[in-house]
Amino acid sequence: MNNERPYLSIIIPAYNEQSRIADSLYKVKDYLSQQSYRSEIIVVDDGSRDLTTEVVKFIDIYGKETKEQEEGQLMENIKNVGKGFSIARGMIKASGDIVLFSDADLSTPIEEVEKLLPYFEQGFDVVIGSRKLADSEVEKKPWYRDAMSLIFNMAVRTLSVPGIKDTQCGFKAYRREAAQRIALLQRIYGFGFDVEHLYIARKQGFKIKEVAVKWEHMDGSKVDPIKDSLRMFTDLLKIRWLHRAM
Ligand SMILES: Nc1nc2c(ncn2[C@@H]2O[C@H](COP(=O)(O)OP(=O)(O)O[C@H]3O[C@H](CO)[C@@H](O)[C@H](O)[C@@H]3O)[C@@H](O)[C@H]2O)c(=O)[nH]1
Repeated sequence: MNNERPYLSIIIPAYNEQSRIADSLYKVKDYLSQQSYRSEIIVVDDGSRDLTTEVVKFIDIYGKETKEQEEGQLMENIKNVGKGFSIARGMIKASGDIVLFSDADLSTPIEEVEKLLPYFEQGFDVVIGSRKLADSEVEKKPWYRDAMSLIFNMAVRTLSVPGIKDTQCGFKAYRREAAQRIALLQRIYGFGFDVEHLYIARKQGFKIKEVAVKWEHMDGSKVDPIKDSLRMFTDLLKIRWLHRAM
């Protein structure tokens, strides 16, 4: 581990998260303060129309009231572009050896990162949380989200990344070099970016591991079941075309 830079960077994409992000940031900060490694938190606000950025600034992820080994920053998109764009921005900025992104509502509790990290020592480059493995612990998912994800996953397996059971879990970790190469090649800015990341990772020869994690459905989803689902399906079709030369 290099002491000059963080071991773990955590990217949290946020869009209109004023009611959920404070709790989540306190939990993440509390968890990180108990670890022996250096870490950083990068919140990428995506043109929120509520008080998300004010809440993040108030919590002071920059570190006045945090321990020395923690650092943090807030990046702001001037308008709402999409989760994929925000994750890519955060990844390019991240300086940790391992770069994790996590949903702002902590549907997967931050402690679950301990299930992912050991795989980097085994030579994996991209280690993704999964809600679809035998040991995954998934609570409270509405039936229509289950149905949507069943159809989407069938399409993903056929068109993009066969063999991966859950491309959409918002809890994924990357070796920094892999994260940055993938982010620079990424073209999908919306929710379809997860599939594109895995597609690029395979094409670039990165080793991917899918790991069972806990996941709880939280109220207040920003995913529009019609508009975003349609966009995710068209993104699936675009991915192969966009990267045909790779
Ligand atoms: N930057 C950005 N982030 C966004 C946007 N919309 C939502 N987000 C962020 O994306 C995360 C997930 O959004 P939720 O509102 O919690 O949605 P969910 O229903 O739990 O999302 C599930 O499906 C998504 C689509 O497949 C997944 O991306 C997500 O990880 C999770 O599995 C949160 O951190 C939220 O702030 C946006 O337009 N821009």
